[in-house]
Amino acid sequence: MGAFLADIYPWTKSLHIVSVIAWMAGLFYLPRLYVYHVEVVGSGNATDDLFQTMERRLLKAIMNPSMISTWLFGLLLVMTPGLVDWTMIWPWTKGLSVILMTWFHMWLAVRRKEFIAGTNTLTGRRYRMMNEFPTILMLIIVFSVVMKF
Ligand code: HEM
Repeated sequence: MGAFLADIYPWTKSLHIVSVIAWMAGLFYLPRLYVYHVEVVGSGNATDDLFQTMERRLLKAIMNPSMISTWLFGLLLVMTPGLVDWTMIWPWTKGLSVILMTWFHMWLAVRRKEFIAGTNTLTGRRYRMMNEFPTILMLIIVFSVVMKF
């Protein structure tokens, strides 16, 4: 198993990075949609329906599959011999950050349910602030995995 994972390492890493790009695109864009949804669109009109459709498709067609494939290929990389040294700091900073990134994904999914029910209480400013969260995590993750401190 170890030898096989080492053989396919370039494939696993390429697919991991492609998945990460798709996931991050959604994690940056969905809160922006929420900002416009709150500040410009409101609820109970035709544009509200249009935004709900865009938000549903972004989450279900792009973000959920790409989160799953990021985790899948990431865990295959963890199992590949010689890549992760658990006595170093970087696997722990990266691990904590990807768990928080996954929490943020779930948080966005719950907010979407509130838009559907018309019960959203968060302001556009709050969504703008939450938009910074994946940026900070992305910086920690990339520096962890590339600098390997
Ligand atoms: C979701 C769970 C994740 C797991 C289990 C995971 C695990 C890993 C592992 C073990 C490596 C191999 C490191 C090496 O080749 O030495 C790797 C590479 C990489 N990961 Fe992740 N990762 C995850 C999510 C992410 C996320 C969310 C990002 C970006 C925001 C990311 C960005 C990268 C990059 C850019 C590389 C290539 C680094 C290099 O080759 O120097 N990963 N990942």
